This record gives sequence, C-alpha cells and structure tokens, in this order.
Amino acid sequence: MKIFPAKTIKEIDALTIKNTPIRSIDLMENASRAFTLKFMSLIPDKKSKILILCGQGNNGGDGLAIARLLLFYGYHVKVVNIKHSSSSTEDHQINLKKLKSIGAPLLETNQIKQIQKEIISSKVIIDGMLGSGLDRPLKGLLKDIVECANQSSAIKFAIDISTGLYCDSPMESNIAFKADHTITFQIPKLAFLLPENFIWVGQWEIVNIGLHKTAIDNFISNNYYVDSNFIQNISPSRSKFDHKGTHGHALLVAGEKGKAGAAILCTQACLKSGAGLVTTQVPSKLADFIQLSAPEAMVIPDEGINIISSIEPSDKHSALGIGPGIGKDAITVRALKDLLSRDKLPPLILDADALNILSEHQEILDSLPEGSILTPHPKEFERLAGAWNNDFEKLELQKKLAKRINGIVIVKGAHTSIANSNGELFFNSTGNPGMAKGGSGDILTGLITGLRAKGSSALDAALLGVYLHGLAGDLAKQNLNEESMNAGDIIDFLSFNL
Ligand SMILES: NC(=O)C1=CN([C@@H]2O[C@H](COP(=O)(O)OP(=O)(O)OC[C@H]3O[C@@H](n4cnc5c(N)ncnc54)[C@H](O)[C@@H]3O)[C@@H](O)[C@H]2O)[C@H](O)CC1
Ligand SMILES: [K+]
Repeated sequence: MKIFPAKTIKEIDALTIKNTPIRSIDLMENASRAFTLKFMSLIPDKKSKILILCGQGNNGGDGLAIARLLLFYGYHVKVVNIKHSSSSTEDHQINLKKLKSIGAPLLETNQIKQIQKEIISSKVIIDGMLGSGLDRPLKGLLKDIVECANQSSAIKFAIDISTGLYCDSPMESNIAFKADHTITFQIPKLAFLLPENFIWVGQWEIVNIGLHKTAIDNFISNNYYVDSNFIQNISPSRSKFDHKGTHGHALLVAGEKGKAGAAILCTQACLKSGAGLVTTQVPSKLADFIQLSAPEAMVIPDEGINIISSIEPSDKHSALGIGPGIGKDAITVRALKDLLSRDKLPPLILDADALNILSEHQEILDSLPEGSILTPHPKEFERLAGAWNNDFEKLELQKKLAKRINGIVIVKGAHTSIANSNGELFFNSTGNPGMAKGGSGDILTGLITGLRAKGSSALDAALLGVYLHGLAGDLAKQNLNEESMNAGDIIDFLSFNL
C-alpha cells in the first residue's frame, strides 16, 4: 500500500471526483460513513455524551456529517462548530445546513469558555478540527481547545489525522490532539508510523472511502506500508520436483561463551525459512548445544573455543548471516575484516555485534558487497549512523546508509522500517510490544538469512522476513499474551500461511 503526502492525497481526491461519477460532497459522505461504522464498532455505548469538535475546513465537514450519522443511529451527540475562521469550505457549509435541518444539538462559537464546558461534560471527543490541510503551527483558539481536550479523560478519536500533526513532516507546535484512536481515510500517513507521534495518533485504522484506484496506482510514492496483499506478491513457492539443493544453503555465524542462545534461536528460525540446508558456525564449545537444539542443522565448530576466530564461507553457501551473540573480541573483529576483504562473498546479513563492529570500524562499511542487509535496532542504528533530532531525520539517515552500502537497512521497532538504496522506505504492519525481548532480533536474522539463501532478492527477503516475524509474534501474542510470550515462541508460530 502506498503512503502519500497530503499534497498528493488532494490530487487523488480531485482525480477521483473527475474520473468517477462521484461529487466532492459524496466523497465526504463516503468518508464520514466509513468513519461512523468503524467508530460504532469501537464505541457501542449510545448513551454517553459524544462531543464532535469541528473546524471550518473539510475535516470539520466530515465532523458535521459524522454527527448527523451518529444521531441517526441513536447516539448522544453534541456538535461544536468552532468559528476560528471567517470562511468555511463549500462541503462544510452543505453539511452544516443538513445538520441544522435535523435540529441537531449544535453550538457555534469562538469562545473557549463555552467549549471548555462541553469538553468537561463529555465521555467521548471526536476531533474534526483540522486534518490533512494543516499548514501552520497551532495557536490561539484551536491550540487552547486542543490543550483543554488533552486534559480530559474522555476517549478521544481523530478524524483522518489529529489536529496539529502534519501527515509527512515534523510537527511545529509541540502539541496536537492526543487521540486514543485515529480513523484515517484510505491512505496511511507517514506520521502514524513514527514512534515520536504515538502519543498523538494512538491506535490507528484505515477505512476505505472509494478513492479512484487508477489515480492511486498512477502516483509514484517512495514510501510503502507493507500489508498482507503486498507480501502475497513476493512470497516464494515450491514446485513438485524441487529438492533440498534447489532451496539454497544458509550459513550462520553466531554465538560466544554465554550466548549460545542467540545461535540456537537464529538457527531454529533459519530452519523455518524453507532454506534447503542450514549450517551454523559457533565457537567449538557451543557446537553440541546447536546440534542438540536444532538437529536439522549442520554445525561447524570454530577453531576458537569461546569466540569466532575466522569466517570462511564456501561456494556452496548461498547466504551468510553474521552477528547474533558473537561479541567484539579483537580476533572476531579481524575475522570480519578478513571476510570483507575477499573478492567473492555470498549475500550478507549483518546483525547485533557484527553491526557494533562496523560502527567502531566505519571504514569497513564501504567494503560490504552490494545487496548486504543490516538489521540494527535503534541504538545500534544510532551507533552506525549518528544521532537524530526527530524521527523524520532518522528516516533520512536510514536512507543515506542504505545508499552508502548499496544495500538494505532494516531499523527494528514498532512498524520496522526497511530502506533500500533507491531511496524507498517500507514500513511493516505486523508485530507487537511482546516481541521487544531478548532473542527476537536473532530470530529475524536467521529467518532473513534463510530467505536470502533460498534466492529471494535482498529487498524481498527483508520485507518477507520482517513481515513473517511480526506475524508470528502476533500469533504468539494471541495464544500467550504480550507479557508471557518469549522470543522462542515466535519461532513456534513462524509460518508462511498469510
Ligand atoms: N481523500 C480524503 O482523504 C478525503 C478527505 N476529506 C477530509 O478533508 C480533510 C482535509 O480538508 P481540508 O479542507 O483540505 O483541510 P482541513 O480541514 O484540515 O483544514 C484546512 C483549513 O484550516 C486552515 N488551517 C490550516 N492550518 C491551520 C492552523 N494551524 N490553525 C488554523 N487554521 C489552519 C487552512 O488554511 C484551511 O482553511 C481531510 O483531513 C479529511 O478529513 C474529505 O472529507 C473526503 C476526502
Ligand atoms: K482531525
């Protein structure tokens, strides 16, 4: 699914109105109906007072239409038409007239005191003040209203996007409507995918409003939201006469004394990728642990008893994953440097300590072969790429690093982001906070290495690996809940059943 900036969303609107038999007011009605149905599924209680705060633009127009629909369904609604501007949009005016014609409880005012009173007495607040048309920092009346609403304990909903948040650039006023839920229209907004905006966005959901498909297809975007449709198009398949030799041979280099678990988890996850063969190289002392915990895998005991001392893939290895639990001993650093000075290498996946070694020896970043995949968590990413002032800047750093290595950079977290060297960004839709536990990253590395070994491109292996890892985490959560699930449970639920 493509993510578009506010400007493009407006153009898609205009094209939809031009190319389909739908008028602008009907598109607003579609949007309002879609919002209302989703809202009703989340708030079935019709008795509590719902306050709808409406601005003078089309976001306010949606608010007025939603008020009419909720009243029709028997909800207890009060509407405030906030007179923060002397003019309003045409569709706003039409919906205001319709609302008045049914005698809806409506207050039209620019007096903060009156609005405060309504806020205090409401159990649910719906924000229809400003949407994707925000073009300057919040001040004056709207800012006062947002501050007041944010102090209320009412359940808060944003129509399309919270007032004060830009769809695709950092916020300027340091304040926005603090939504518990955002119900957004057809296109996910970049702002929703960034950790720093979580307090304003809350849980968000997309509803379809009938925007023109060809218009969406024709606009180019560099940002994508990866959902199950997206993944279905890149999922690998097997054919009848395949044998283990046709599905690649993954080599994993992992573990040091005290970190056998990282190597075990990585190996077990790699075995679930569908790769034909999996070999794990570990310090010799750990070899038996791998053999016992992952009998389907082969093991190469390193000459180092407790550390990795050399990394020597052969022609038969079709991908090489390095890093989980390997430590940063000088001998291991040497082994990584020697590996990267070779002419011919299998596709690489680097994680954990391999990334920390790269951070401390930045000169070797430039010797990574094209198509390498780096999988840092935010701290590892900061060590690699430097600090950022806001999450938009972080995305720029991520793209810059992907370009520098001519490969893929995966920054892990909620909505894990995947950057390629063409300046494209892909945001994952699966996963949950129960996965934020030790071992989870080792599993992702094993899985992506296996997918790469099987022949997926670097980008597809990254997209598929991140999505399936999150999906397995969601299944583990369903069965065990976020607190009690652990990383090993993610492996149990890894599956290509989308
Ligand atoms: N395709 C869709 O997604 C559809 C979305 N709809 C809704 O329309 C809004 C966008 O409407 P628009 O009229 O363009 O913008 P706003 O309502 O957000 O308000 C613009 C209005 O406000 C002024 N303004 C901007 N910033 C500020 C500020 N900081 N303080 C005060 N005033 C401000 C600006 O100058 C304009 O006058 C979208 O979010 C959806 O809710 C359609 O209903 C259906 C199609
Ligand atoms: K809004």
